[in-house]
Amino acid sequence: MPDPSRPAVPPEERIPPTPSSAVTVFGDRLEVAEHYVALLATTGIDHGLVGPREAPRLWERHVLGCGVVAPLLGPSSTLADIGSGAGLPGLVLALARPDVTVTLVEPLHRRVIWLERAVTELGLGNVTVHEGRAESLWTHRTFDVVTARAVARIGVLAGWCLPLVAPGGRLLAIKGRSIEDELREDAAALTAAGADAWQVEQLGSSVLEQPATLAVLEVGDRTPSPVPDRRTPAKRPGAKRSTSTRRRPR
Ligand SMILES: C[S@@+](CC[C@H](N)C(=O)[O-])C[C@H]1O[C@@H](n2cnc3c(N)ncnc32)[C@H](O)[C@@H]1O
Repeated sequence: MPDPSRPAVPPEERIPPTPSSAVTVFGDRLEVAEHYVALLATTGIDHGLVGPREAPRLWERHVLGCGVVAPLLGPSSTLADIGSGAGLPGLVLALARPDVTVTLVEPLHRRVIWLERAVTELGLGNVTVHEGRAESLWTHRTFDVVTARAVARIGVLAGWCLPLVAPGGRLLAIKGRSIEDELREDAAALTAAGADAWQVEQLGSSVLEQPATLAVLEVGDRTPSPVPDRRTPAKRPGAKRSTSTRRRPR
């Protein structure tokens, strides 16, 4: 009996054709982008990093939707992509912009292994993979730009990511169309997390049916300090810590 969790289509047949708009986004890096799409459609789906139904829209919804962000990156800047998953958007930006030094941050070991293989196979010398949560880099590293897509709502994301943004740097969060509401609802959390200013940008309207929507959060002249997690219950004097309680790194 066929395993219903396994896609029926053979891996090579899942690779979607390259749309003509891809050259506008990737220019002379198009071949590397095509190689990456082939990896997503084959081992990416087989290893469960991408859903099998995503195969036909890998270009439009995923790779082009991330690639249109590349012009926002400064020359030779440093970038951390938080919760990279299968490399979206971090790997796409690294292949589009070889001058940018990219760190993919991902806590799930299985995904890290896949990302490391993809980086080697694509010959990307400007990428390293960090196995861990964003919080594990707090106070160790900062980056000119931090990116994230589909990781958490904006107030939570700001708490995790802004302590990683260098003075004068930005968090670019690729979001859906409801981002205006999220920004309004989470405004207090954004300020508490150290965002100096924020706005919404739409990118890629000439190449995408649905342009990419970004929340851009700006940091002033100091990297924000981590905000204590308000979801962690206050410690009562004399109370014993449960062994399952996870402490956030300082
Ligand atoms: C829904 S996936 C999105 C993956 C990819 N960014 C994309 O757009 O397809 C969310 C990813 O965030 C990672 N993640 C969750 N919390 C995180 C944290 N605090 N720091 C870093 N990564 C985190 C998860 O392991 C998961 O791979």
